[in-house]
Amino acid sequence: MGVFKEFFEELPAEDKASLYSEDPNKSCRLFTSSSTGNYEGEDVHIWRDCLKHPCHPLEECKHVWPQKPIRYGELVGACSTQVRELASNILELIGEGLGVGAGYFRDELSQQMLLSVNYYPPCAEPSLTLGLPKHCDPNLITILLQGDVNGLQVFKDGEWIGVEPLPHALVVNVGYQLQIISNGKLKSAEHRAVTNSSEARISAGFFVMPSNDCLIEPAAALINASNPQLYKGFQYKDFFLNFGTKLGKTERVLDRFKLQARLAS
Ligand SMILES: O=C(O)CCC(=O)C(=O)O
Ligand SMILES: [Fe+2]
Repeated sequence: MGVFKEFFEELPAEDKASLYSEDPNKSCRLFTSSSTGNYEGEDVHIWRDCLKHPCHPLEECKHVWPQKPIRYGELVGACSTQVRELASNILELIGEGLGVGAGYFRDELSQQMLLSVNYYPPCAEPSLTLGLPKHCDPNLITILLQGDVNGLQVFKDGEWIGVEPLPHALVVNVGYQLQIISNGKLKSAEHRAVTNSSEARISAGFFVMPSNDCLIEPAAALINASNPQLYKGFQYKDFFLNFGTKLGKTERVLDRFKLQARLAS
């Protein structure tokens, strides 16, 4: 996490300026929450800077990463490799646990990995802002390093519960794709990040996701007479486009992909 702190807090603005972009299609970009284009219309203002770039396969994406701090490539490269291995192991166990086979999520279903580093500066009025609004992650599975400052909350049984940072612990989030492929057996958890007035918070999410053209559908082995198919098949890129238009409306994100609206949640 030290190298991310150095990036956001110590790197001169001119070194960061070349990475700044409001174009979501740019592969490595730094952006800020005030660039949503709807500042006046927002119910709550978002208080976050974010650095995003792909981080797998390393050799194919490292050249777009920030060149400074000087050890960024080395440290983030080593971390990405380890997180990738951890995510693969977890996915193998989930495959076994679901009964679809340990190798089910290999290849296309987990081909991409994106790193999203969030920087939440101290906020003088935390009650008027959020670091990130309520959402579920759009991808397959997320491995989150949340540093040592409180801020992550999960929505459970109608209330927000703080996810306390534990030293050396990682947060593992089930994304919408895992919910769909498991035909609703695994549920993606609604979560958000709140701000605080005393110290900056940094979190780094590694988002394992399918290739853009990958066909996503509930695993055939999980569908039978008592477990009817809840979601239809689609290409991952179509889901992602739809997700972008439904930000903040978690209850609506899956609507287009449900087969039996009454049963699926
Ligand atoms: O900052 C956090 O702890 C949460 C980040 C998050 O949910 C995300 O990047 O999707
Ligand atoms: Fe998230």
